[in-house]
Amino acid sequence: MARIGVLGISDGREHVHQRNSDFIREKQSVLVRSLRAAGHEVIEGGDPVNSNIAATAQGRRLADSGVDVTVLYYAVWAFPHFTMLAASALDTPLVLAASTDPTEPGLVGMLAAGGALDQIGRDHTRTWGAPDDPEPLSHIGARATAAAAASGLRGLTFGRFGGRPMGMNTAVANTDQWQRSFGIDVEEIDQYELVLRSRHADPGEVRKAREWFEQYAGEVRYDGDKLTPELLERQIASYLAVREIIAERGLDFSGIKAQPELTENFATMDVTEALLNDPYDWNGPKRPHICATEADMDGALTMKLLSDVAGTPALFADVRHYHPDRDVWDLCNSGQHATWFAARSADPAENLSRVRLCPEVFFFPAGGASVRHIAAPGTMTLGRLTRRDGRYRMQLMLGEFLEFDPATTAELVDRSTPEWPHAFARLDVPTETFLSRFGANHIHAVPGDHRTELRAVAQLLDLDLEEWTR
Ligand SMILES: C[C@H](O)[C@@H](O)[C@@H](O)C(=O)CO
Repeated sequence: MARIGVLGISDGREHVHQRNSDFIREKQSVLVRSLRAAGHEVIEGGDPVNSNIAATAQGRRLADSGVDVTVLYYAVWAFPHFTMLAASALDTPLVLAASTDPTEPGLVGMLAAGGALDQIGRDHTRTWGAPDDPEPLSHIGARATAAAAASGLRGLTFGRFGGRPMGMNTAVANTDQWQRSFGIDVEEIDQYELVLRSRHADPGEVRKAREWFEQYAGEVRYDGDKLTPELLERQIASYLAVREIIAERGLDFSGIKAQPELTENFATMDVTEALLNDPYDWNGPKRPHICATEADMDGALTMKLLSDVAGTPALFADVRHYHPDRDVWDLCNSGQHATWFAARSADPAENLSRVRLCPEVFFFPAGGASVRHIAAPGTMTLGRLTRRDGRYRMQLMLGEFLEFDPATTAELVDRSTPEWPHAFARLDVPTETFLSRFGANHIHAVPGDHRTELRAVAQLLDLDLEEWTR
């Protein structure tokens, strides 16, 4: 939940302030109530600011309370230097919000303060309307969500299990750049640690998890070779091992290389990664732990931001195929999709009933289960942080996940790899543009349209924004 600071700015003439302060308080309390009703935590600076001393003191107080964004509120004509002093005490993003009640010159106050901020190059956004109008509320909410996601990266630790998989440069980022641009530290973990610890996983828990899959999954397709109860248990034990390492080293999100060492000699990490990304496991609800397969650093970073903005798990997929006859992309990957995407239900049984655990295919001699399902339909926000010549850019678009009748679905999955999870997507971008310019093999998605928040994230993190539409 984002934390929003609100500072009402007033007039420096005592008699005007006396006359107007109730008016400001009234408008501001409607704004604060409406923001709280929309699910945000709101902290008010105090009485409307009518002096330089109050401006600095209230700015400092809000800064100390750790707000993600500060709203400077103009219900009346307000002395602009109060805004400047408060702003200088605050390093949060600023939103200037004006009341459009024409009985008082609130808009004038906002424009004067905004101009002064422009003159010193202090970024801010502006919004206006009645304090309970949907437009200012959604503007402030989106900025707050974006600011919380962007600043929430600072101080995080990414756990990198393994390293660059199969020569995939797009999966590897510069750790100095991550530290400088996002404030994220990268902890390197040898995959051997995962193997070693999986051997000591609690056998009772591992059995319980296997039985949970056997009871709730649409199918567990044991074949006596690539998928046996023992191999499935090894994948579950790997999940427990990673959980243990996450807790021990304080990892906030992670990536697992897997290919080729684990997939040739141990087991695929598909079940492990799906369980990490899911909002539940066999013991009930839990927080998703963002984990990217192929230790894809920028993939994991994108998933973290998408997930924080949307409040849901994030999808990881290969851009596998485009069906021109249907204008549909097959977003597919060996098994990384969280099972939640199958029905996007809070009830794991509903999602798992659409999941088939299939024996792994020829790429992965060590075997294990792939987590096969078709992502549920709906509007999605898709994209990825990619790099061009050392600079980060956010490549962003809207799309629609589609559902086909069973015969068409079978025909489509059979044309790529039927054992793997698929999301059939119509992307709001010309194929030519996407294939010529998308900067990676992996794409990520969350349900809903979160482009407003993500545009703000790009601005706050100084990412170039490359947004596509048809
Ligand atoms: C089977 C291959 O090794 C896959 O892992 C490959 O297609 C990828 O997923 C690349 O992102």
